[in-house]
Amino acid sequence: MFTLKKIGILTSGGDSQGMNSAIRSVVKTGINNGFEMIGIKRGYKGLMENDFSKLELKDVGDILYRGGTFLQSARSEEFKTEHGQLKAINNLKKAEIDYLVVIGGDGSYRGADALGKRGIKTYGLPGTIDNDIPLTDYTIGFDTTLNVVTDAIGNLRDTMSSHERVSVIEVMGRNAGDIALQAGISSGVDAILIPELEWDITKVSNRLKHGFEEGKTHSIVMVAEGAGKAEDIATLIREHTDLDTRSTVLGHIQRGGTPSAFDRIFTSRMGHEVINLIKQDISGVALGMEKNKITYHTFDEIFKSKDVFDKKLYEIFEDLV
Ligand SMILES: Nc1ncnc2c1ncn2[C@@H]1O[C@H](COP(=O)(O)OP(=O)(O)O)[C@@H](O)[C@H]1O
Ligand SMILES: O=P(O)(O)OC[C@H]1O[C@](O)(COP(=O)(O)O)[C@@H](O)[C@@H]1O
Repeated sequence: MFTLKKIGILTSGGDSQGMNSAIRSVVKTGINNGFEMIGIKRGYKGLMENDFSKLELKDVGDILYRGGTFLQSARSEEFKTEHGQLKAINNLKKAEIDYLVVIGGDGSYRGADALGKRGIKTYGLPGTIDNDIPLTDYTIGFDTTLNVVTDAIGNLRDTMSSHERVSVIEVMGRNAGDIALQAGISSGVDAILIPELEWDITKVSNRLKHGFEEGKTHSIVMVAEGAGKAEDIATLIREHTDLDTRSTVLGHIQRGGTPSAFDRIFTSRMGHEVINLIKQDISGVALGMEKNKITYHTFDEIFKSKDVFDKKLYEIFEDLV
């Protein structure tokens, strides 16, 4: 009897806005091109626990504009072990899944690559708000997060201005300052502290002091979580300047909300392309966008590359303060 080829799909690591849109695109394009689609719950955890179900077109209705991921996500230590990976492979084989699409960040890519080295045809889509994956200009959810952070800073500015305070705002980005830098520029902040560059509290403080002397009614300092804690930096600034400071950690609010039009279109394009690659039997690759083209590279190429920090953008910022 003729059976359809099966594609499994899962979301893994920190979720990001646009993951649902990516799932929708992969599932719709897959079904419309004659594949059977299988949803795997809770990332690699569900893969090891056999938490699989067939997805129909109706299952991905009404999710395009929802944040989060309806397949849910998880981090799993067990999956990093040989035992965990063999359990996952056994389940994939039993379910006769021919291809596996993984939406997640660098850790999830390492998991997909490990499965690939054990004979599974795997594909990565860059799902993380941090924008820290090499060989793609954007990651899924990054653009939405920039908009969420920009809105939040607008609200903080109002009250900081009334009280003539300095607001120190901590945003996500364990190892990357992309959210801090880009949302900092879009919000017109006064200083940006990121893990990629050394910062000097005296220089930052002098800049803030000078701004208030020139008549500013508030100042905003943006800190990526990988560069320091907002509370500590607010204390240091108070000690160096005598200005009144407040700290805010934006936290997980940054990972929610309806995906931006950009994230919806970006993920729709990548979902389409991954099915194209499957049809050509190209595997062991992750997709992304470079210079507005959807591109793909092997996992090895991605692991060997460094996520390039946009120095030019930081220089632009320094000329805007
Ligand atoms: N080196 C690795 N080998 C195999 N699996 C890994 C590896 N690193 C991470 N993973 C799996 O991928 C999951 C997600 O990775 P994590 O780093 O938490 O998030 P992200 O994918 O967003 O970077 C981990 O919980 C783990 O199950
Ligand atoms: O939600 P959790 O598990 O506390 O993780 C928080 C981390 O997840 C992120 O939002 C995304 O990180 P990953 O892409 O590596 O999962 C980081 O910016 C943040 O440090």
